[in-house]
Amino acid sequence: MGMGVTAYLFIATGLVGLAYFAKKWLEFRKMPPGPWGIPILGYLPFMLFRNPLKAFPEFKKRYGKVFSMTLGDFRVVVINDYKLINEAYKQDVFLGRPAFVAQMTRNHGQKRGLLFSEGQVWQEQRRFALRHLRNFGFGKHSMESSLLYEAQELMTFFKDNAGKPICLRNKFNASVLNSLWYICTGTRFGVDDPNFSFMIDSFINNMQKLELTGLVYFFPWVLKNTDIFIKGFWENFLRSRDRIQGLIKNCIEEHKKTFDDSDLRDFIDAMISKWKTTDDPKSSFFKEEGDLNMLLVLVDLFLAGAETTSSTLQWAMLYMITFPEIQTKVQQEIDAVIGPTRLPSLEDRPSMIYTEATLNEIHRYCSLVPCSVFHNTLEDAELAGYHIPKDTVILANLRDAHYDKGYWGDPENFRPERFIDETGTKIVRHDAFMPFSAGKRTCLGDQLAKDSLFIFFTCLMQKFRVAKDPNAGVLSMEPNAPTLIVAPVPFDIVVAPRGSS
Ligand code: HEM
Repeated sequence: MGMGVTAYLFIATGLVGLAYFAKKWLEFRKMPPGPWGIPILGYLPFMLFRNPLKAFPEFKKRYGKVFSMTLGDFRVVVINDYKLINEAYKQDVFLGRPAFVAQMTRNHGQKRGLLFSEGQVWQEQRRFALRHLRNFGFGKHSMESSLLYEAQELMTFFKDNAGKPICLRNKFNASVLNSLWYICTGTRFGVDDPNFSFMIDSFINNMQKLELTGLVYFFPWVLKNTDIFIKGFWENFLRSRDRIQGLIKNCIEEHKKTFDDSDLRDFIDAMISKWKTTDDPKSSFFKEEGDLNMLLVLVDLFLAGAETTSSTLQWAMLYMITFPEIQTKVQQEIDAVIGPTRLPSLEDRPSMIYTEATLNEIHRYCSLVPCSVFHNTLEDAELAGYHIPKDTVILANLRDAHYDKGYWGDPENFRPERFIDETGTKIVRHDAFMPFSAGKRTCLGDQLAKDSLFIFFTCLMQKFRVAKDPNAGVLSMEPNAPTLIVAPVPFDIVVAPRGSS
């Protein structure tokens, strides 16, 4: 009798185990195909020696529009089709963010703020940021004067350096970071402020070290043991995090001291007001939780806003010096609509179809965030008939969408006309055009980015003709490195004042 029960239990356990493995096997078989790797590291060692921006198109040919691979500790699915990216990112289940060690350490171990938060925290903070940033000019015309101020500073620099080779990298960064800093804190940095240079440097350096399929994300063991490879890398990372967050914390504390609910001066005041009036302990604005979110929301805005806009401006200059006939057409439109002396205004935008189309083509051609910011599945999901388990990292290959030959016909050509309708008076909307990603988690700053780019680009093109440094070699049109945000290989330009300037 006793033996019977044991045997029965044994068989039942065996059957449950078998059913579990059968289910897992079926799920695995239904997962998107992809290259196999080795135990523990998966396909990661093979990706270390390959440029993912070149490898992904090959995998697409071999495995189809959706493929998967294991990279270190993570299961990764790459979506290479604009329709499927749209379909996935419409669904809540695809809206998570992976728990990468670098991001979690930066976030003090919690998925908080805007960029790396999830669920209720993300919804509340995103909704609040969108609504209140608008009150301080974000994406609105009242922001214009601040953008124009920064653009004028830049113009003065160009005028003073006309005829000499200029490296643009830090120049654009400073202007863009300062306009963001102004919306959030109500003040600007002086150009010589060492804290300002430190912030610019850290934001560039942080972004440009984030290799798309690099060890930093997928095999974080190396992060904390970097002394083997790069002495002090991890300590530097922590020090830089603490200094940037310290600067922003000081700014919040100063605001708290002088806070007056009847006079909200900037975005920080709006956040403090919400924090002070929140008495629901479950809210992401409540007490310590609210304090941490306040800090991380600001860090995220600077991180997401500064490097993106300034790198796009660098690409814009690279394309203008490489395709001078397009630069001429933009300048002809500026001369016709704005003239040589009046400052450009956002009101001019609807009348400047060619310039607008050129800016769109710049976004498409550079595909600045080639695989978007990584998402993560919050539950098991289905896409294109495949099973995608919970906690899978999702890469949306936006660059693939922008270079889809079937959609664009001649994606390799820089041709702003593809964004202009046959009457020459309207901008054409393209489903495969997604520089700010797609779905519910698209870029929160797209409007500010478009406004900033329009103002900086038209101010520059109105006053200066830009050309290649005659002493430089052939300029590369390829990204400097396959990182989360792709910047051009550093290059110099030479500017010459136009007409009456
Ligand atoms: C050319 C400029 C820019 C480009 C190409 C760009 C692109 C993107 C992309 C592709 C994403 C990822 C969306 C996703 O997860 O699917 C993103 C997220 C984000 N961007 Fe931008 N961005 C730009 C400028 C800005 C600016 C100026 C700001 C504001 C300061 C900003 C704030 C954000 C934030 C906060 C997120 C995270 C949104 C979330 O997770 O809900 N971006 N951006």
